Amino acid sequence: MAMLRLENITVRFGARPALDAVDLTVAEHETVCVLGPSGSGKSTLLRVVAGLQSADTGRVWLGGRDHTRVPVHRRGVGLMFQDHQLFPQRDVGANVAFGLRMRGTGRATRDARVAELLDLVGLPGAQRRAVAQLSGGEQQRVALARALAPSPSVLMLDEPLGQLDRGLRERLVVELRQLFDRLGTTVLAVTHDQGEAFALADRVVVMDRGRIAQTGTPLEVWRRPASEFVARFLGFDNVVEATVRGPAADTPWGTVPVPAGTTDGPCRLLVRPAGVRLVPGNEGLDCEVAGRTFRGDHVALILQPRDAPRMEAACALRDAPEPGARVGVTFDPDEVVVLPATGHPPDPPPPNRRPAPTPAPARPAPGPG
Ligand SMILES: Nc1ncnc2c1ncn2[C@@H]1O[C@H](COP(=O)(O)OP(=O)(O)OP(=O)(O)O)[C@@H](O)[C@H]1O
Repeated sequence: MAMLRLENITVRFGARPALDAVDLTVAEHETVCVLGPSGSGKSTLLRVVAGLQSADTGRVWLGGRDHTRVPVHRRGVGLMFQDHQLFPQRDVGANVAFGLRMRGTGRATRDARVAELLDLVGLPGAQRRAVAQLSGGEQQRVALARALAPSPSVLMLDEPLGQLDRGLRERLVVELRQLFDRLGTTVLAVTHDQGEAFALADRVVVMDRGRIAQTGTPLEVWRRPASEFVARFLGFDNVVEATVRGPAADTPWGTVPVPAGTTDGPCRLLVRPAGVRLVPGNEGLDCEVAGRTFRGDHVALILQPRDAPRMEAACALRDAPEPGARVGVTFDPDEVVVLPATGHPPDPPPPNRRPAPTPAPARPAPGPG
């Protein structure tokens, strides 16, 4: 059953819509993460669902009922924002009880629910603690308990872990996922961090200038980005112009094998860094190692062919050649994705024959889970 359905939602602040005819369905018990660059409309989407922003056109359905004109406090949705927005002068218990008090829930029921929620988020017995004395991670848990306390039909999270440091975020995201699975909560979350979205979501929605560019499971979006925009947003920059002819494509990097069944004709071609294979220098495409970045479990190499755009290769630590070395490159068709030819930004300018001394800044490319 669809717990939340957005139908043809458009929101305009000026000439350009912040949301442009958006359709989105979130099933009961599903966790959907909305991803996208700054200004793509993520927060506006959440605000429309919460009733904090009215839409110029379209309808919002919650639990099968039209909520388009229902005011914020009657929508039954829970909200948790990046900065937690806890009341600093109240203790933890009073913060968690806030939504229940607003609803007029009796004291005994309230106290029991607060205790239950604090247990759930891993802060048992913290009712009397002062909010100001909690760590960032603890405050995040209190904010979560507060949002969950009134049993919202949909829990909405806006950059829920945005201000926490990386290690804590990675831990909390796993805890959140387990908690939502256990509670069967329906969740709509917004984040700009792919790693977070991929770890949390059953389904991700990638937004581009007020429109949905792609929706799918984290693995689907990761394996098959639908457009160059999505590919680049995920951190894949090995994209070139190509023309497919049978089992391979002509590209500035020479002939690149494509997956079986690819239609002939012009396209854009993505080769994931894992599909750029190093071979001895006298084989394949001749490249110079222009830079390398240590990425924990592998090394990202920036490779500069003679007259073609640079590319990134993922290489095992022990096999990583030194900057300045000459290597040959071949391509693995399993890591090649054919993207539509239209709607892409222009190619970067042709490279100098001599590679630049430092690599292009590398963006993180998280795995799907
Ligand atoms: N109240 C407002 N008045 C005018 N323009 C707005 C308002 N709220 C949002 N916008 C514009 O709408 C567009 C989408 O904004 P929104 O905050 O939804 O994006 P976002 O994807 O959440 O961005 P970020 O990741 O930076 O928070 C932006 O161009 C923004 O400037």
